[in-house]
Amino acid sequence: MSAADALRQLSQHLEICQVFVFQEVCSEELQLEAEMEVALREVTGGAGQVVRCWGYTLHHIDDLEACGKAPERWITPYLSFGNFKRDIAACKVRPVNAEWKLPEGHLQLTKPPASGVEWGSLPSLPDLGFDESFVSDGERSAVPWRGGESFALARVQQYIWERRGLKQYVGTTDWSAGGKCGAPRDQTSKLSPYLAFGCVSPRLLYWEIQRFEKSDRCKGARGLINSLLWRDFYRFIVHFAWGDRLFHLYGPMSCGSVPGGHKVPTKWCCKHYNNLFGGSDPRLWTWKKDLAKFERWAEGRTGYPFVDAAMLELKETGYMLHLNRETVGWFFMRDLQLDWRLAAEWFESRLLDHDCVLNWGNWAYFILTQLPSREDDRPGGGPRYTLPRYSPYLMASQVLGWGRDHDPDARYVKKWIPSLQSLPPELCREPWKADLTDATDDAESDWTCAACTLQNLAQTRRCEACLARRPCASLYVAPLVPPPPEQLGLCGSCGAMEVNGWESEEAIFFCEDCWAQWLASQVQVNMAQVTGTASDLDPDAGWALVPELAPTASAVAAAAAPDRGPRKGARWAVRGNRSDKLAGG
Ligand SMILES: Cc1cc2nc3c(=O)[nH]c(=O)nc-3n(C[C@H](O)[C@H](O)[C@H](O)COP(=O)(O)OP(=O)(O)OC[C@H]3O[C@@H](n4cnc5c(N)ncnc54)[C@H](O)[C@@H]3O)c2cc1C
Repeated sequence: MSAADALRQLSQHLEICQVFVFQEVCSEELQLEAEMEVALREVTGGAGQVVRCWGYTLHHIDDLEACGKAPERWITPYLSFGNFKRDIAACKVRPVNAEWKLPEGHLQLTKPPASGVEWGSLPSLPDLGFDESFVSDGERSAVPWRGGESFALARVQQYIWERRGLKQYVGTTDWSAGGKCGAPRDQTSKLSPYLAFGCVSPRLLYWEIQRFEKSDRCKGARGLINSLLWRDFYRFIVHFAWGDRLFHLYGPMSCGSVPGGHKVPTKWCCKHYNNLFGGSDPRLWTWKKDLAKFERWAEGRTGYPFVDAAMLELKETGYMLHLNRETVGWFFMRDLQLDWRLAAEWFESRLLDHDCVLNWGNWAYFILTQLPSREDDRPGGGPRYTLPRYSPYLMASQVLGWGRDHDPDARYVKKWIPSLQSLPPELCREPWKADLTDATDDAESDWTCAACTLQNLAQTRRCEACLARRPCASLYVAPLVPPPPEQLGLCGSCGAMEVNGWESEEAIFFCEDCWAQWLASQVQVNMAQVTGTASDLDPDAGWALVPELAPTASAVAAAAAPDRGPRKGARWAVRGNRSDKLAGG
């Protein structure tokens, strides 16, 4: 039943004069509000009033001018979180309950009539299509979630005061720092569903944190307030600047200032992406809608256990840690190269803490903006994270790295994928390395190399005598995208041993120097695939316009003069035509 219809029914029992709502900012919610307003006018003969109150945020919208400028002037589509945080520091957080002093002339709320009203009943979980175990499974779920204000306040009390959880809090901005957080450790507040549903106010949380800080100053307290500021950032920027552009394929920042957005983002906007985030132009990316790949991602069957564990947790419990949301998001966009909005929709349908602006905002600001860049396309010259130069293996290597950092003993992975229980952590993260001979599924039993008949440990991937790889019989789901190549190996060109490098498409391993030379030798071949210049880029053709193994300008330069090495720290500038650049011209 829609809110408007519910209001119509209620009006048969109650005399309705005013309806109070939290002011919404996204179009679907605004539409619901408008429908309810029409219904209210209908049942009250035009006298009824919808009173929109500002809620959900730490700072009140009316206080934003305290920083000296009208919010419309400083909350623009290109505002970064850092600048938002700096400017909003001038605005005070109101005390809790401030709005409860109703202004003069407002109607006082009366109690609902005790009898004669059919209040209906709340649907049960099975009515809504969920299993009862969806939230009651305390053992698998991050928290045994229980809805309502009392449980929300109890959680605040328990987290801040009883567990003193702020002492080890690690927030959004710090997640990707190596080794700071353990996926199975309970280092965050787990208050998001309560905040999303308004069971607890961010202001109450803020003042509780302040109270805690008086007795025990700690970095975690600042960290949690910082996380609450992210909520403000998204709600205010959607309200004042992004609007429906939040749902645009190229993101809210790349559609120019036209309401609804340009179909093709302006050159300036794309450049802005580069400047602000160091990512590449979203027009150049392939935004596929491959549903088979999407399903494997959503069902937790990508073959990358760290990704799969997180997706299974989301599916079964409706919750996922922030780091994991980032990991699976980047994997989705960069490795699977799918339209990020499919994933955001999936999150929307599963997350217990779903909040339209936070979910779509994080996808647009955190995930979309991290498109990998070609080495020379970003400030400072190097990739944002330590990707091998223009690697075709985009996130996969980082997914493995994060698994190592945040789940070193693979406890989290094993919890969600029990079939990997018996493997040591490294193989648990990369089960394709544990291919078993003779198609046996038994990870415990030893195997024998056919060439030298030596008995080897079941978990080793190469024969311990001759280093021959074991034949493949997958222990786990085959990886959906190729696993990153090994980092250490024997260079197939110069013969150097145990060196860093990458594997070519023909599976030849090259050390760094030879890789650059090999890439240079590929230029002529690959350039044949480029069909167009920067001026006639077709966004639909997307990433395919950039040849897959295109070397960066510096790789070509390094190949020409190997002793010069790559230009680290060079100032970024876009000069000339992109296809010239690809050719190293
Ligand atoms: C792709 C993606 C989608 C997301 N979708 C949602 C969503 O629908 N609803 C939601 O509440 N959070 C969302 N987040 C933000 C964040 O992951 C969750 O808020 C957090 O994991 C909730 O756990 P917690 O309560 O223990 O967080 P804590 O770390 O304890 O943070 C406290 C509160 O601060 C807020 N917060 C923390 N990080 C962020 C952030 N990056 N952006 C906005 N608010 C933040 C949340 O309300 C959170 O409850 C998303 C993040 C990503 C990367």
